[in-house]
Amino acid sequence: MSKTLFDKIWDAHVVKDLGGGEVLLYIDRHLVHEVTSPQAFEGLRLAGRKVRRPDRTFATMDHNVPTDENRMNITDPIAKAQVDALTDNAATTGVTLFPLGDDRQGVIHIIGPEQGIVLPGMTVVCGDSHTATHGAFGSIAFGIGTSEVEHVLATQTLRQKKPKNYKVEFTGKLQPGVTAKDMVLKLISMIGTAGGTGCAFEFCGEAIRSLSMEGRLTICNMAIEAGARAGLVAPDQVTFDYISSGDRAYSPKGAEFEKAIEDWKQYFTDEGASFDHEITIDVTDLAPQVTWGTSPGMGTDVTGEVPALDAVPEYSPADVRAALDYMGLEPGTKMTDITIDTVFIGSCTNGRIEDLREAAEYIKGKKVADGVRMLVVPGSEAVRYQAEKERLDRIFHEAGAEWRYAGCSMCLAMNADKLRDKERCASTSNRNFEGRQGKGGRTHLVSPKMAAAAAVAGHFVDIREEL
Ligand SMILES: CC(C)[C@H](C(=O)O)[C@@H](O)C(=O)O
Ligand code: SF4
Repeated sequence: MSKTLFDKIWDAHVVKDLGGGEVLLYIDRHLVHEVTSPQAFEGLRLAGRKVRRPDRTFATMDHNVPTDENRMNITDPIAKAQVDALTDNAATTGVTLFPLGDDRQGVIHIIGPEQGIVLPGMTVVCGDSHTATHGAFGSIAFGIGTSEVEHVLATQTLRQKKPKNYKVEFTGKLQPGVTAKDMVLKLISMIGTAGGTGCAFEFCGEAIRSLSMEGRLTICNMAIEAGARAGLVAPDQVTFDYISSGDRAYSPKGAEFEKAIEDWKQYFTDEGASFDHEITIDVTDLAPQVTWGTSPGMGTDVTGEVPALDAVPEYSPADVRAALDYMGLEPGTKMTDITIDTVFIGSCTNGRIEDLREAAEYIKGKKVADGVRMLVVPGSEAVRYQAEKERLDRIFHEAGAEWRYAGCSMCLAMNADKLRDKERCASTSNRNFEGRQGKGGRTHLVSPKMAAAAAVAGHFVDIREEL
């Protein structure tokens, strides 16, 4: 019988049918961070249980770590307690930890791929909604809650209902300056933030095949913002080349790698396999996207304008009004007339080396506009080292931007990098909810290239006209 990519991986991991549509699923990789793990480890300790597979569990601190020079000295008491708890829990359970100060520390969704921890055909979970990122390897990766984290720590399995299969095909060829970020923002504005509810996306088509691993990771990262459980891309030569390149400590090497590739080649959707839902998006004329509201689905072309209250099919006029009030915007304002005072380049969506290269390439020899603060935060320490080797830090410094150490940083207001009330930010992250980057802060989601161009101009510009 013809099967989808998702079904092949799912079926290979079912330990037991529990009835009622639920199965017990084997988990290959468990990624852990400081925010959602303390209670899970505590629960395990109280129950007198051990971590079942410490060798398949990898942890780091990313959300609430400082990213400035003084990052080793955490002063916030909650942050410190969570970071200390993870340090202790890893030490007592034998889980591999990439601690603050380690060359391999970084945002958990950046370091999983980077270290070769996540590979095609695997099931991957983490107590974090953006776990979908790892699906870019052709793996089933999804976020779980803290009680589920405890369950996986104890058993290396999870009770799950099987999501439906949703095919998202991107056809055509992107124009220069238009990126994976624009593709996924477009998808979300088309189907809404609940469009993928109960589903796993399979991203396919010519425009996906042409993307680097970094681009695929960006798209899968935001599958969750369209409501999906997971997002997958079938592995191909781009995937295999990524895995065999660089210094990926945990990936198979030599003959083992060759053998693994033969296995990974089975992970594709069979001819004739059926999907529950399908959408096709032609990217040929896709314009760079900018969000104008307080949900990732509230976005439009940079060439467009802030919509009329009744012109957004996925949202009611009242919702649009509320979003615009929060954002301090009026319908009819051209997107390119929106001025910004902050730029954030980083996060698990766009904090990889390719993202920083793209932003640096644009900003080289230019200056950040007067009154604009630009923060560039590598997604991991490995990304930081690589960027510094390529002297990208110099380019950002010379342009007037701040260069930081790795962490979630301004993606969410859980550490010192925050927007102040009414500050307006061009951000490469994935969420623009009220208060997401700081109380009263206003977030516009864009690609790294668009963020760099906005930093220089002081307002949004169509990057295509700058190239
Ligand atoms: C703090 C964490 C649980 C949260 C998530 O689940 O995604 C965070 O990473 C986010 O991006 O909002
Ligand atoms: S970078 Fe942002 S989206 Fe990613 S894990 Fe951190 S807080 Fe969540």
